[in-house]
Amino acid sequence: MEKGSKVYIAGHRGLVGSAIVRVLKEAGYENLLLRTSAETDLRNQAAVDALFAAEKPDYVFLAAAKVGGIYANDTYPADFIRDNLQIQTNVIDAAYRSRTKRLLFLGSSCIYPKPAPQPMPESCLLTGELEPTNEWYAIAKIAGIKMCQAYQKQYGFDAISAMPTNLYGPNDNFDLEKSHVLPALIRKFHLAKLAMAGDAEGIMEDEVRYGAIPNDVKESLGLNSGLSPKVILWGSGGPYREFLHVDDMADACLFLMNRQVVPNNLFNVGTGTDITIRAVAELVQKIVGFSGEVVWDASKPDGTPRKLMDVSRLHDLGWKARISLEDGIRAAYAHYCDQTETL
Ligand SMILES: NC(=O)C1=CN([C@@H]2O[C@H](COP(=O)(O)OP(=O)(O)OC[C@H]3O[C@@H](n4cnc5c(N)ncnc54)[C@H](OP(=O)(O)O)[C@@H]3O)[C@@H](O)[C@H]2O)C=CC1
Ligand SMILES: C[C@H]1O[C@H](OP(=O)(O)OP(=O)(O)OC[C@H]2O[C@@H](n3cnc4c(=O)[nH]c(N)nc43)[C@H](O)[C@@H]2O)[C@@H](O)[C@@H](O)C1=O
Repeated sequence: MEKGSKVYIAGHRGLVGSAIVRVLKEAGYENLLLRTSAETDLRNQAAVDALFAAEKPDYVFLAAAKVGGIYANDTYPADFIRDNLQIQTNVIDAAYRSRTKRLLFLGSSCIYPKPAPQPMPESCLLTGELEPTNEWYAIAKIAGIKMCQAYQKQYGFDAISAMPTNLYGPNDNFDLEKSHVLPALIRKFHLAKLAMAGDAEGIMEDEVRYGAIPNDVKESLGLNSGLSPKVILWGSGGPYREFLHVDDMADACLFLMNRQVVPNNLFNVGTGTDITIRAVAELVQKIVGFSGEVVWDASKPDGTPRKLMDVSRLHDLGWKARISLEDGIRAAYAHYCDQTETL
């Protein structure tokens, strides 16, 4: 990408989009096209066509999507499949028609079959059954990859796809029903620490900044009963997950946008190492500094037992993740606390 190119970051206020904006600005890209969902609802084909016809961006990072953790995916399957199919179909097609030079589509590691070999290479796409808690979202993401490949095959459109593993970092979603596990761990342990210290004002500030605390979490914190606070986590703690700091993800996106990638157009993005949910919970608990009880709620789903990415394709091109899990969580927690202190 030339420094003066017009670069559209779809989803620029989200976890990934905001990190891409930071990385682009640091690298000297200033001609950025940014639109909120209120300004341009990407599910609306006419609005997307109008935006592309007027702006004709040279490059597109497609980081706008309907996103959520295991509970949201399992509870709102129609919303996840519909919104994602609409957003990606509209944006990929409009980008092709307005002669965008390259588009990077973001998928997810959940596109791979539940029984995939570990680590999972890009070649295991469409070789088996999907994990039921997120198959609707996964099907939309698979359609996005295939749409990029089809537009490349039929029209020669340079559309490539990156499949991130589980991400975390600044501007994450901390809604305790809809979030992914890492932001949930940070918030649950932080609230429990405040409850243990009797810091009612801190809990109120947190609620103002990060949204209402669900009743079951309030109960576990003993806010009304005076009982000692407990952190309730979901499932067995046994599944493995691979976590990548979003600054590394954004760095990988810029790397892919600027590399000659032919003949491949699908790239796993991760660290290549994973950890059990129980172990990552212990790590977050240590970093936040909560010394009370942790309870595992077996009525909640575990999801897929393991989804470790094979990242050799990206390593072979010359990119590797740099931020360790412990450093990344420390930074994410510091950012989380800064956001409430500025209230
Ligand atoms: N977070 C994770 O752990 C992972 C994320 N990914 C993928 O990375 C990408 C980015 O995810 P992430 O940053 O976490 O998501 P976020 O939920 O943090 O952000 C999503 C962004 O999409 C925008 N958006 C949603 N719906 C619309 C719409 N109808 N019209 C316009 N914009 C819309 C939102 O815009 P606004 O703020 O203006 O409303 C928001 O900025 C997604 O493709 C996701 O599937 C993949 C694997 C893991
Ligand atoms: C990135 C990926 O993210 C989603 O898949 P997921 O990895 O299963 O999602 P998750 O981060 O929400 O959970 C990971 C694990 O953690 C456990 N867990 C414990 N306690 C909490 C908890 O408090 N909250 C949450 N959310 N999970 C918890 C939880 O039970 C599960 O075992 C996809 O739907 C899809 O969006 C996708 O592509």
